[in-house]
Amino acid sequence: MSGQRVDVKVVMLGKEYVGKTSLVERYVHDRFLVGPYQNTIGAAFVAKVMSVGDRTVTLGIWDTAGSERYEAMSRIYYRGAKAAIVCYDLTDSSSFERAKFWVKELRSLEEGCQIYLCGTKSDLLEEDRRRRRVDFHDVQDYADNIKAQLFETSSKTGQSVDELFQKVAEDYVSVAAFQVMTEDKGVDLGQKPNPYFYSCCHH
Ligand SMILES: Nc1nc2c(ncn2[C@@H]2O[C@H](COP(=O)(O)OP(=O)(O)OP(=O)(O)O)[C@@H](O)[C@H]2O)c(=O)[nH]1
Repeated sequence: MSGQRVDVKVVMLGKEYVGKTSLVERYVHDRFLVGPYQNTIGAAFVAKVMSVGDRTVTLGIWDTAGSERYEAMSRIYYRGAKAAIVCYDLTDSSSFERAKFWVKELRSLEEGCQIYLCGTKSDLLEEDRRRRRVDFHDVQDYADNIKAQLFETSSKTGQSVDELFQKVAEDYVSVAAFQVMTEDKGVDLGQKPNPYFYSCCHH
């Protein structure tokens, strides 16, 4: 990894035990680790090279520790992030409250960071619908309000995990293309399709 250029800094945020590390494991190594839960200490970094059309994009993913003990540290890791995957566990309503806490912080302190809401462990709902504690439509309304995108994933089955990270990379590529366009042709930023495009120009 040394010397590798990272195009997009991505930070994983969310309450402990929601499954941030498992999402990264599924995406980067296509595996789901079973065995005793091991909480992340501090943060972990991994890079993944991927394709968007004919472009190669390197995602640099920071997997933060969800425990409130490490809250101050997580703040260090989201600085300058272009994308934040804010996770909550679909079977735990308190984890969604914690997700909202991170969204609030990002919106006030990291304007240029695009937010992706991720409801995790969807396989548990396949087994028993009654386990759902966070309503899809409520979160969709919330996501629309904060101009975030919403995914429901399972790291166990792999459901929607690739799609989530692919979308992060695709959005980066379209923002970069928009930046080139505005720099080359002097496009009026007042016509920007999305405020994220504007704020990203400052990174
Ligand atoms: N059934 C199911 N279990 C999951 C899924 N994702 C994670 N888990 C389980 O949930 C527990 C916590 O997962 P982690 O990925 O370690 O959670 P984390 O958010 O990284 O936790 P911290 O490091 O403490 O912040 C583990 O026991 C995982 O096996 C999933 O998609 N489905």
